[in-house]
Amino acid sequence: MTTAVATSTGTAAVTPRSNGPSGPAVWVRGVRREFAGRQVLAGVDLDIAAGEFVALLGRSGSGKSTLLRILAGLDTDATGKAIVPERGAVVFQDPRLLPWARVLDNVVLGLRARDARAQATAALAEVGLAGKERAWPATLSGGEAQRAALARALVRSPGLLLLDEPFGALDALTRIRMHSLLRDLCRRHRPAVLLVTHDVDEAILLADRVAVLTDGRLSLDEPVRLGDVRTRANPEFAALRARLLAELGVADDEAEQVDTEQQDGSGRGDIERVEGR
Ligand SMILES: Nc1ncnc2c1ncn2[C@@H]1O[C@H](COP(=O)(O)OP(=O)(O)OP(=O)(O)O)[C@@H](O)[C@H]1O
Repeated sequence: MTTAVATSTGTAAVTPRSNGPSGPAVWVRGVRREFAGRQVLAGVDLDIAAGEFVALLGRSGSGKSTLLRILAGLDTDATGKAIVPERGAVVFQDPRLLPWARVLDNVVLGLRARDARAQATAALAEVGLAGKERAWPATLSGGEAQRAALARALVRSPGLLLLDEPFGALDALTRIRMHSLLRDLCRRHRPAVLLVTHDVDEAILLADRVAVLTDGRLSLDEPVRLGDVRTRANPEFAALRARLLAELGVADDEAEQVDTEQQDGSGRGDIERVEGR
């Protein structure tokens, strides 16, 4: 998928993209989008290198999903310039599995390779769903359904994985498992990733870089320097977390409240399911 977003002068902007290993997977300059006269994106610049994992944070309504949809080619009314790789794949918060198709058929759908079913079976095994090939989507837990959505994305060997709050609807324990799965999958497949999330901890634990969208632009864009210790115990974790929360306009006492709610589950409603894995 190569997305060329129209420039402000109305001409398509196709900028040649380097296909070398160090070429960017995403190259965005001056992207703007308004809805009914309200400027949601007001000139976003963003680069994502091949194989790089970028998390995008921002207050509710700041335009994170809008930017992701533009990169996915799902919103073609923006202006500015955006170049993305040949193959992009999107995973949303809602797994969007077709209810009338079995899990394997959901993953196979649209694949043209002769061994598509074998590839889909392997992808399901990779996300921990071996044995669920013939299951109906309605019989899957929330975490399992999201694993199937990840398999459907990865089987297409995307150069760019666009993740829009993929774990937002999952309970805390399933979310931890999904973080670990996503880390493993990224290590093996090395796609560039743009992860839209509300969860500051998730962003720091998973990403190589974290960006914050404020008033239609990236107000902060910094590398995550946690080295090999990707845990909350790393002092760098707390320092970056504090910077990000400040950028998001969350005061320290409010952040503590969020921590407490996440630990006792009171901020997320019932913990319904834990995957059997
Ligand atoms: N198709 C649309 N028509 C009109 N307004 C829209 C449309 N899509 C998005 N918006 C508006 O654009 C703004 C940004 O929406 P967007 O979904 O990108 O924000 P977000 O940062 O992803 O929010 P959240 O974190 O709450 O999901 C919101 O005010 C939203 O109402």
